[in-house]
Amino acid sequence: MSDRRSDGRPARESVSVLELDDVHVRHGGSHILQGVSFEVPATGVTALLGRNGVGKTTTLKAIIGLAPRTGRILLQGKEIQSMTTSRIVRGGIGYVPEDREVFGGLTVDENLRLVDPDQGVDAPVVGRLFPDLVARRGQRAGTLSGGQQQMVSLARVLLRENALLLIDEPTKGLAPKLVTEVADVLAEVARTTPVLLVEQNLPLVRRIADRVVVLDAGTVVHRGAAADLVADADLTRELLGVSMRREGAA
Ligand SMILES: Nc1ncnc2c1ncn2[C@@H]1O[C@H](COP(=O)(O)OP(=O)(O)OP(=O)(O)O)[C@@H](O)[C@H]1O
Repeated sequence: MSDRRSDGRPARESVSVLELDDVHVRHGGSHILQGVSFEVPATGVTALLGRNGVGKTTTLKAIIGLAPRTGRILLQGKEIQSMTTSRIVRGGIGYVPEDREVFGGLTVDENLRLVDPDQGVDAPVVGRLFPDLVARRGQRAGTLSGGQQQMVSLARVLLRENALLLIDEPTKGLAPKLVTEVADVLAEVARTTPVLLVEQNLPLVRRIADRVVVLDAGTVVHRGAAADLVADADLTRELLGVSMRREGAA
């Protein structure tokens, strides 16, 4: 494992909002997370990277209580590994799952009012970050594009005060223009709320992530500055099996 920063200092640059200590997840006979330990600093974007199937989504699910886990998970210094998902959410973690989970039969506004009955689409944060959703307030969410559904899913978690956001592959399957729009929103959100982001798009990681944690086969194999990893073609190929030159723009 390596902690690379261009200035040679360790990658822990601020107080952590989240800490995982020797977290294991087993599903049936499969040992999926095999002692995952890392910290998420209280500012900016931490990208959780790795090849397909290494346990990135499972790590987010373990944090939010949707996968059976052992080990210690601390949110702002408080142990949460035994809490239910609803308590963890109330405790300040917002989760945007990979499949977005919008209610297709409900309008945009109705989807948001499930979280904030008083304001829904009229909440200031929605007007500021998602003007397109305000314009589409009466449209059924099931008829929105993938990018617009991603915005609904993001807007929904932002209606609460969050100490930390977990966001799973928000740009998966989106056209390049929408990838850029989602990246812009994430960059804006991360100015006020730390984000743990699972993302395969390396140009996007380079643009908005401050640091990376790389998983392989259920363990952490690299931690460090995002810029250092993305600038190192050999390391990205070794850890992620991709070359930056083949990736699309964010
Ligand atoms: N509920 C489950 N039961 C059994 N195996 C599971 C379950 N959930 C995930 N797995 C397995 O755990 C491994 C890790 O899955 P996970 O979705 O966390 O990987 P990932 O790194 O997010 O992959 P991807 O990039 O493809 O989304 C995979 O082999 C997957 O098949």
